[in-house]
Amino acid sequence: MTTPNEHMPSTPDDGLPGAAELEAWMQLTGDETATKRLDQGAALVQPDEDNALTGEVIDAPSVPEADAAPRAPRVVVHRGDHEPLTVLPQWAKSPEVFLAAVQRESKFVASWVGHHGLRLPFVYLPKFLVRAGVGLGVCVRDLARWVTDAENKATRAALMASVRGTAEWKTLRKEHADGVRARLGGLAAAGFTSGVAGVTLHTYTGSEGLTAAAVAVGTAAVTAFGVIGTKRVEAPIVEAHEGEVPKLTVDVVSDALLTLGLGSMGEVKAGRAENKVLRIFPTTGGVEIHVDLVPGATTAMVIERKDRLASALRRPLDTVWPENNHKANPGRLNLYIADKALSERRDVEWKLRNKGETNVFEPFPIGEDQRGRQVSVNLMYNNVVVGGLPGMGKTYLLRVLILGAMLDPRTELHIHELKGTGDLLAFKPVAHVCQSGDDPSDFKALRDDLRNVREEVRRRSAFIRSLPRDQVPESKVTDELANRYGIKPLLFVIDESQLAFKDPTYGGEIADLVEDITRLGRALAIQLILATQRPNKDAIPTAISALISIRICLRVGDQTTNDMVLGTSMYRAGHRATDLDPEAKGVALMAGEKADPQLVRGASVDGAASDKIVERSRVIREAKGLLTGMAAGDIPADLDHSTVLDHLLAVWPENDPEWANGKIWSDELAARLAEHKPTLYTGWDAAQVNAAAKRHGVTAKNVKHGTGANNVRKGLVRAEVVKAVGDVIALPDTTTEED
Ligand SMILES: Nc1ncnc2c1ncn2[C@@H]1O[C@H](COP(=O)(O)OP(=O)(O)OP(=O)(O)O)[C@@H](O)[C@H]1O
Repeated sequence: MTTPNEHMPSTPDDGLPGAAELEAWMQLTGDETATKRLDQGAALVQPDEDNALTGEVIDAPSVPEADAAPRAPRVVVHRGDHEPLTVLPQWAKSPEVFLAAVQRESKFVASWVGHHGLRLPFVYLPKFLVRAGVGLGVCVRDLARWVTDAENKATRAALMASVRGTAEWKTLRKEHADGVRARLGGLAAAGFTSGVAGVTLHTYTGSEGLTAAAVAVGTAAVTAFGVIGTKRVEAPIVEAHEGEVPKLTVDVVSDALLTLGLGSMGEVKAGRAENKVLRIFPTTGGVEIHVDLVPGATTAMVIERKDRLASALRRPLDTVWPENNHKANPGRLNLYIADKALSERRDVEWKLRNKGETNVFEPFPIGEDQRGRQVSVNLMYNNVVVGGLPGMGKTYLLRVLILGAMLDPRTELHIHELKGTGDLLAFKPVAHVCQSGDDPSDFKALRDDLRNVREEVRRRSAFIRSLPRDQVPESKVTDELANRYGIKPLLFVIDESQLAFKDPTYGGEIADLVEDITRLGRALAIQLILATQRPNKDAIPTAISALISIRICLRVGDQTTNDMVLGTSMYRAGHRATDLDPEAKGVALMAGEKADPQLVRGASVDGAASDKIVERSRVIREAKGLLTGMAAGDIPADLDHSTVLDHLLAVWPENDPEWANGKIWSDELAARLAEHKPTLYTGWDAAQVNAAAKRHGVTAKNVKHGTGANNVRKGLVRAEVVKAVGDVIALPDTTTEED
């Protein structure tokens, strides 16, 4: 026969605490509720009479979760095989973190001392003295009430009324008068004693001693009256500073997490479950907090309620960053509180701005996250969508993505910017195709280019199929295969893709081609980036959207758009590009690179900087013979009919007043061309102009201009250029389609 309560005190192997252990635990922690819980537990496992009689072994009824007694902590097992304990704190290992923490604290202390030091004599002290006056008044009033026994006035009056005209009335009256006299006597005695003490002090220490004592007593009295007065006035003397935030202590963090209503509130209120703050420590640009959330709560729940957490911590939304710790458990919260909001920080410098190449088969940096950690992206085998409201930094982000891919000299760039502002024309010197515009001819050019790339997809997949299986085990173009067989990684960019897909003439075919390329090109080193201001169904058709793996969302206006770019239910899960600060340009959420969406502050590369990087890449590509398409001067007839001759005529009026006879030195022409089309001609000299003209049958001549020693130089004759242009136009159109 088994009676569970008999075994309660000593069940060493059941994994639950015995009564003795619980008792000891209770004493250790002072947790009185443990006894109650022990009793409740015992009551719950009282033997059932009937069962006891039949001698059946019965399971103890399960204790309701809310009433379960806490387990006494026995042995804490460390998952040493997974994550070793840190020996030194981060600030001790990183001078950067240490200095930042010291700087942060000293800056705060200095500003605090300055702020309050200035206000102490001019604001706080006068306020305190006024309150001391209030305190004095309160004390005098209370003293008078004490002396006259005002507290009991009503009772006394009632009593005396009831005995009016009797001897008792006289006795009561006398008692009251005696009491008042005695209290007045006490006061007089206290005054007298003070006087005697003053005289004594004066006798022994002279007037200086008396003055010092009077000052000390006066100060103490003013302080005491001030404190009393302050208690009567609700407004604090030191007004809270608007920028002040509560210091991140264990209590502040626990209280803030409590407001999120995680886990069972019953358990939390009863003190049986808590958000356990494990560590609070300074880190780069802020403070890091590790928390084990209440049992059953997950970090995802905190991310979802990020706005409430920021409110509870009294901090701007974009300084509060809850994250998962995948190495620990879903309830381990890594909370980063940044010192500065994203919009207040310096621009992010691009690591590859001044030097370096990339390998497009590996990740390359595009910016930083909220903690200043580098954020990289791996374009290979991925397609990308970039979406966001106008003016939030889409072009900048797109530019960095293209620049990163471009710095692998093998990458063939096909860039179609359909807004027509020429934002991406800077890539022309290195791009196979680079065009800007929203005319029907631009959409046709896009369609034609997509057709070519679709053809390339077919060619590559046939080639891959023809290779022995052991060379392409994953049926993919790898870095090694690309090098061995000269297969170029290809990046196809469509900026303002919504315009292409909704074009009545070409939109349908463009969508089909993009879908094919997105689906099949990925493994064949053909990547696609779509960028749009309004990422709805028109901007990116659903069939294409489903094939996109990297999703970058700058600030957007609503939940639907947020989920269109980042993926279904991202908004509900707390990944909200709607909450990004409109002042923080180039800040986006990026899904697809890591398990959770991450924040990225795109590197700031403006037009001028990007021109220099493009130039760097062009030099490398030229040296390696990797310039193709437009960059090599092979401008497809269907994309751009103009040649260097057209450009020459554009900068060379028929009757140039400074240059008679229709002849100009080539170095003058080089300067004019660079001004007219900087992306194509910046840095050109006379020899390059002559060589380019020669390809079209125009040979440089000796041209005399002005007087002096060096007045004869190589130059061109306008009439020859005009004739050659006529010849070029007469060439047959290579376009096969009539659209
Ligand atoms: N990563 C960044 N760092 C610093 N400033 C940036 C960044 N990205 C954008 N900006 C600033 O924001 C401005 C607008 O950026 P951008 O031109 O990329 O916006 P956009 O989204 O492309 O706008 P639109 O769609 O109207 O062309 C830039 O001129 C620049 O001043």
